[in-house]
Amino acid sequence: MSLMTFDDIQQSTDLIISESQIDQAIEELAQQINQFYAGERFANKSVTAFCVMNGGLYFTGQLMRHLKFPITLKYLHASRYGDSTRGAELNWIVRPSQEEVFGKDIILIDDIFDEGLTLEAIYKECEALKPNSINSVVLVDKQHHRKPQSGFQPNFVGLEVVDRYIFGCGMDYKGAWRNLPAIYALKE
Ligand SMILES: O=P(O)(O)OC[C@H]1O[C@H](OP(=O)(O)OP(=O)(O)O)[C@H](O)[C@@H]1O
Ligand code: HPA
Repeated sequence: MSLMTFDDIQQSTDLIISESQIDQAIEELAQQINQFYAGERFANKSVTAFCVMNGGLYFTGQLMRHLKFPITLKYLHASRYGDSTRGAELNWIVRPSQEEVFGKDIILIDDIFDEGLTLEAIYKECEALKPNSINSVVLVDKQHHRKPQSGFQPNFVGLEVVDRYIFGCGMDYKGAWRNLPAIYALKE
């Protein structure tokens, strides 16, 4: 299918997670994260949140509205899908710097944990730069058995999703429609 119109989306795709379900999941997730960072060890410190571009942009914005501790916002960019629906080798576009990570409390924010290779690689890259602490959070975790063999998992997950190519809420279909406030999949 070529690029879809908004009408195509209403008619030819399946709604997987509605806008209200997403809003509720983000609020619940924020409560868990707020609780974690309310601990004494984070008192009087700012947490460095890395938005994983591009997919993490929408979720980072939505999540941050509900976080009740000081955040220093940064971004990094690693990509392995491009405009495709299949993942390939990870391509680093913007790496985190030592100055941004060393000794800092880091939270990585991304849209989807699919095969997990992207977030695992980003986590390792940050870990090597010796942060004080590091957590990762994703809006959705796709349910299948193609996850990293290492057992790596995100620390906080908003929602589980079916094993289909999905888009909306930061996730693209052929590079577009990251702006949709709900999550959709092509009809099978
Ligand atoms: O768990 P994985 O199978 O590794 O896939 C998840 C990653 O794939 C997407 O990024 P993408 O490579 O599409 O880059 P983009 O966000 O710049 O489009 C998404 O935003 C995650 O970062
Ligand atoms: O299902 C997906 N949709 C959009 N982007 C993605 N990146 C990994 N998996 C997906």
